[in-house]
Amino acid sequence: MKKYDVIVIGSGMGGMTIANKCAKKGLKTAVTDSRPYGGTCALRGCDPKKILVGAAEIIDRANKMKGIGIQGHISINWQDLMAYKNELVSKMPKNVEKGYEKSGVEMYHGTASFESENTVRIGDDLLEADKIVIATGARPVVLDIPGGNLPIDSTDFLNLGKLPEHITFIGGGYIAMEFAHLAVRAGSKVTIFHRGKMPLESFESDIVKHLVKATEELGIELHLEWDVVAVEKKDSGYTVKAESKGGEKTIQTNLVVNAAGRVPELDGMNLEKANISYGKKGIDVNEYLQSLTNERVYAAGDAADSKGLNLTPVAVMEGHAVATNIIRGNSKKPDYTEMPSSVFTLPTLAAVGMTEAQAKKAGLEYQVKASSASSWYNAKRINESTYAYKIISDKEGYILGAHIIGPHAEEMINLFAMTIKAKLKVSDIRDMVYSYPSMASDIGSMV
Ligand SMILES: Cc1cc2nc3c(=O)[nH]c(=O)nc-3n(C[C@H](O)[C@H](O)[C@H](O)COP(=O)(O)OP(=O)(O)OC[C@H]3O[C@@H](n4cnc5c(N)ncnc54)[C@H](O)[C@@H]3O)c2cc1C
Ligand SMILES: NC(=O)c1ccc[n+]([C@@H]2O[C@H](COP(=O)([O-])OP(=O)(O)OC[C@H]3O[C@@H](n4cnc5c(N)ncnc54)[C@H](O)[C@@H]3O)[C@@H](O)[C@H]2O)c1
Repeated sequence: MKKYDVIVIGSGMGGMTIANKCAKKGLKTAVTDSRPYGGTCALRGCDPKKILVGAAEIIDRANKMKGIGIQGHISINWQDLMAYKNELVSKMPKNVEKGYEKSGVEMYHGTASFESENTVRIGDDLLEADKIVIATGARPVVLDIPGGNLPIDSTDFLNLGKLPEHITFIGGGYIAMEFAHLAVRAGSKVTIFHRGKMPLESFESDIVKHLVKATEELGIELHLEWDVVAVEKKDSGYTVKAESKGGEKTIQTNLVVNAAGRVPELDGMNLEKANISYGKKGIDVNEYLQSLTNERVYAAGDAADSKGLNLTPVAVMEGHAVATNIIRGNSKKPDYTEMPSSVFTLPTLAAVGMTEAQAKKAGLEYQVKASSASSWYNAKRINESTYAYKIISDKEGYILGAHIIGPHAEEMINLFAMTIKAKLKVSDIRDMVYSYPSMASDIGSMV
């Protein structure tokens, strides 16, 4: 039996932060991962996706300027783009290992499961620790429908050697919307079936409306309030059957993608043996991210049922909090006040803070400033027809929520997040001098 101060299960952004921080403080720390080190974001999520989206941006910009200064045809060479993406992504696991080596973290490769409240098995190794961290992230939900095993998942999509002619996405959340916008720019035809009234239901619906319009204008078939109920293999492709209140629909497609949500990856961990309670949203934790039922155990990132969104910067923030609580005792509560989130469609949709519905539900007195900004110079100069905002502030002038769709919304939203964090008022950011011409220079007019 090997003894450690800390064992971290999962080497994504959450786990990595904890393992390195604890080891640097002199704690004897071990880390394990069942897959190569790096986690979802770096190997099969945000980072590889954004490389592909980067290419789609060029197509989008060129298409919008066609006939007004840009001529000729450009297209994505999927194989070359994938090769470039693979080259960048493949460096990650080694870089993570180097980081662990430097910090003095002992590395294991394998699936961890609990043997008791303070012991963990990784293959033939049995490890004991004072503190054990579950940072195992999330995996795609299992589709409980006939043929539910036939669709590929987001990881497979990001490794496709060839983009098929027609792709169907099940679900209308982040993954379906982002990948659909990318696939269309790369030359595929796309259908989305989403069971909700609107895609991206956690976002401000007034802003999502603009994305729905832009999505449909791209030729993406967006079927809302349609539930996929079966998938069948047919010749070289698939048949997808969907149902709505009005009836049923069957389509033929070359590829089906499961974009129906992600759930905490806790399978086979024997959490019961370690007296660790959990639910559908992950490990039950207190405000210090400590297990409610086993005080030796902490959880962070997508695997923890915390107040945090399942996003990379939140996993990192929770990782820092867990590391501090292990090193100094429970003293650090993650601050979830501002969690900016961007959907990397083209145009990008981004949000921070409350939607109007949330402000209303919380009984707050608030005011709203919302408009399309497609006639503003920043949209006109690049011939972008989708640009809109909705800013919600309280009666004292503090921003409760900001919602933007348009060019570089993913950058703009960070300024609003900073405004909330720094407790600046609307009047402060309205009166600021911004560099010009820049997207941020529109902020004064938005608030
Ligand atoms: C396609 C896609 C795109 C995304 N894009 C964005 C984005 O643009 N921006 C953003 O903020 N977020 C994005 N996300 C979400 C983001 O990737 C996650 O929120 C983040 O990676 C969570 O980090 P984590 O450390 O909690 O878990 P992960 O990074 O998932 O790491 C968990 C690790 O634990 C390992 N593991 C699991 N079980 C075991 C076990 N029993 N034993 C050992 N190891 C185990 C896994 O192999 C994995 O490497 C995206 C997600 C996906 C799927
Ligand atoms: N840009 C980003 O930050 C980013 C990008 C990708 C993923 N992510 C993370 O990954 C998570 C998972 O993303 P996702 O897009 O898979 O899930 P999601 O939860 O965002 O959306 C999935 C949607 O699919 C619908 N659905 C489920 N089953 C269906 C069916 N049979 N037919 C029709 N619709 C169905 C659900 O109602 C749900 O609204 C996100 O919640 C987020 O945490 C983040």
